[in-house]
Amino acid sequence: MAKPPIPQEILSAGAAPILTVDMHTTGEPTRIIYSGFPELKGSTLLQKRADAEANHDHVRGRLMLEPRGHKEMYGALIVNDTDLTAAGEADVGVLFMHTAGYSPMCGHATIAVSRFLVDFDPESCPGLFPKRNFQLDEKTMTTALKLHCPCGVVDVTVPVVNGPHGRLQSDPARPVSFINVDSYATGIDVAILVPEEYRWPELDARTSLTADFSYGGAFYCLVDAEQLGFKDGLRSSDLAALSRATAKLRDAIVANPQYKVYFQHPSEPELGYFYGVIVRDQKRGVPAEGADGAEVGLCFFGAQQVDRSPCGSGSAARRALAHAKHGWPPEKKWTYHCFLSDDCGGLGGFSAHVVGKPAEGQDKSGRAGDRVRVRVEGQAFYIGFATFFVEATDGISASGFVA
Ligand SMILES: O=C(O)[C@H]1NCC[C@@H]1O
Repeated sequence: MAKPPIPQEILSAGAAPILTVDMHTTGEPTRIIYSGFPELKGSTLLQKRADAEANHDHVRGRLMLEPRGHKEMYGALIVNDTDLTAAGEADVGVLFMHTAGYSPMCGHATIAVSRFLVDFDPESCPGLFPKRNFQLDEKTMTTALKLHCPCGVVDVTVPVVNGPHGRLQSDPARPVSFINVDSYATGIDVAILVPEEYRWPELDARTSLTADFSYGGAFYCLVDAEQLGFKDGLRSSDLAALSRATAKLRDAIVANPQYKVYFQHPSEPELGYFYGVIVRDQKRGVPAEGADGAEVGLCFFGAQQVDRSPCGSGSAARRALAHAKHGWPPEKKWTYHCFLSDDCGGLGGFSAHVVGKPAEGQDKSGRAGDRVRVRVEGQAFYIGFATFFVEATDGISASGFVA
């Protein structure tokens, strides 16, 4: 491969270079950071996340925001050592980041990162994922990975082919799937009051609406487009108006202490926060092969970032909600679409079904009845790789910015 077209003295003059591989999952980017991020302090993954937030947030900004990223950028930092890798419960850890902070869970990035963890060349990435030791399931031509995400351990299955050099390679033609942490509805048909200062034009004269809340590694409010006042359902031409409406709804929810109960984490207080609003259109969507039905949704998360993908953690949250609200049988497989996958005739939708209840004794939340483990599947593709650096005299780009 050609050497970088920039003199070494420029490359090495500023902060240490950061190496990434970029992928997309149904259009949603994942910038996978595999080298050069500052060493994180702490023995648990959540302590490392807190250290990244407190002491290295400018590096997140540098990689997510302009001029190296954009306002809808998303990233994943590979963390070799966590409390659960040390305990033998996980193979490797990951921290998920977006333009405004860190995520507790991310399905689209899990799908992308897992392919990369199977594929990377150890010679080009010294020190990365030392516990890598994939076993091939020859019958299904898949390999398994236990990924320690901030919300817990996610069991990933990556389809593989036998690559050259005697190594397994991920198979881009088949979907990656993951069994999420326990997912469960936290509020069904909740009447949400919308005080005057939080109303948006499409709500008309209404002062409240009905929505559900569910957890899929992150806490979501799930609301039909019609409930928000979008009578024709979800349309991409309404994106700006949908963003305004969901921002107001989020603010109305977060401002009212009576709704806090819907986004309280049973064991980790720092994961108990409101993450996003998913607007649903349950009348549209092409089911993927083998699925029983489909719907379209649009996820606004963080500081109103728009998920281009169908949202993996949100798909688990929605499938768990259908289990609790409508009593869907576990094997009922549903395809969750975003605008892109719906526009592409169904290409790239995420399909989800329930694979079981949590094992007895693992229930820390006291909600065993409705808690389920959801398997979500989707596809991610490589789009490039990069070496990012900051010149010593560059006073503008070190922390990134939003124009
Ligand atoms: O797929 C997911 O779960 C995510 N995508 C961006 C927002 C969520 O974290």
